[in-house]
Amino acid sequence: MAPVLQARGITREYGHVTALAGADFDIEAGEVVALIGDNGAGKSTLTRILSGTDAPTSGEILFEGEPVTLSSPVAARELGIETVYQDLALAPHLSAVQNMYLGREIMKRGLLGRLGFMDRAAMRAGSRTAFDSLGATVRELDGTVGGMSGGQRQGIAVARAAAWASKVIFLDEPTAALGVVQTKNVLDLIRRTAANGIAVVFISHSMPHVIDVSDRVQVMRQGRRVATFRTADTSMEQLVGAMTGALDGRVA
Ligand SMILES: Nc1ncnc2c1ncn2[C@@H]1O[C@H](COP(=O)(O)OP(=O)(O)OP(=O)(O)O)[C@@H](O)[C@H]1O
Repeated sequence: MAPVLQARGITREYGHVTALAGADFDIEAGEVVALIGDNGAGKSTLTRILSGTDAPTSGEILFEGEPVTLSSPVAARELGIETVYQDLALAPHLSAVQNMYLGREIMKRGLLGRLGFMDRAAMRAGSRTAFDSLGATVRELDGTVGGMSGGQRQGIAVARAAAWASKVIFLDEPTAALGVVQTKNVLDLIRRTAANGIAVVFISHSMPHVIDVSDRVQVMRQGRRVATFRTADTSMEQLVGAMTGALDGRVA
């Protein structure tokens, strides 16, 4: 079976800075792949490119085995690829429900089949279902997101992406700002999302979380993938060794 998403030889130059120097990546449906690497290794740049926010200088992207051009975030979303960035990109002046459905509002049919009003009840119900599946840290659906805690905002952003992603979801440091209970909820949601056949890319500096939740780990260093490990066969020392260059990589 072809990987649901694959990158081959991706380069990205910003002026004189080489952010990616021939990076490869692959993930299969229903798999959790952790993407790790030291600061500046190229994880965020690769994520932006694979979610249509940035364009590669060269290289190839394959979706379900076919070459694609991800010319915009909308183009990626239409393929079923959703991304949660570290800054979350929520609208702080809107509520949890409004953020959940931003740009995808459910409309009621109006007269003569025209689109009528927004279906607030349907959007509330859909949001409640999505948040409950995360472990219900969002108690107040109508308060503005700007007034919520970092953990609650993270929950909304992850639940939104998980609700809309049909193929691949990128989570950039989703547990970085969270307490113990909320971290557990996010890791559980990642497992549930993968069990539904969706590929989850988990970017993290937390080796315990990586080992806890991933099936495979792909290690980046200086803009390239330098090693791939099956998590079950790997120790934390091996991961850190591959990240820092102290160990040779081995491809699982
Ligand atoms: N827009 C940009 N303009 C110039 N340089 C950039 C840009 N984006 C990334 N870079 C550079 O590319 C390299 C890779 O950065 P990137 O943010 O992808 O790494 P990362 O692995 O996500 O790091 P971190 O773990 O610190 O988030 C770094 O040297 C960074 O400074």
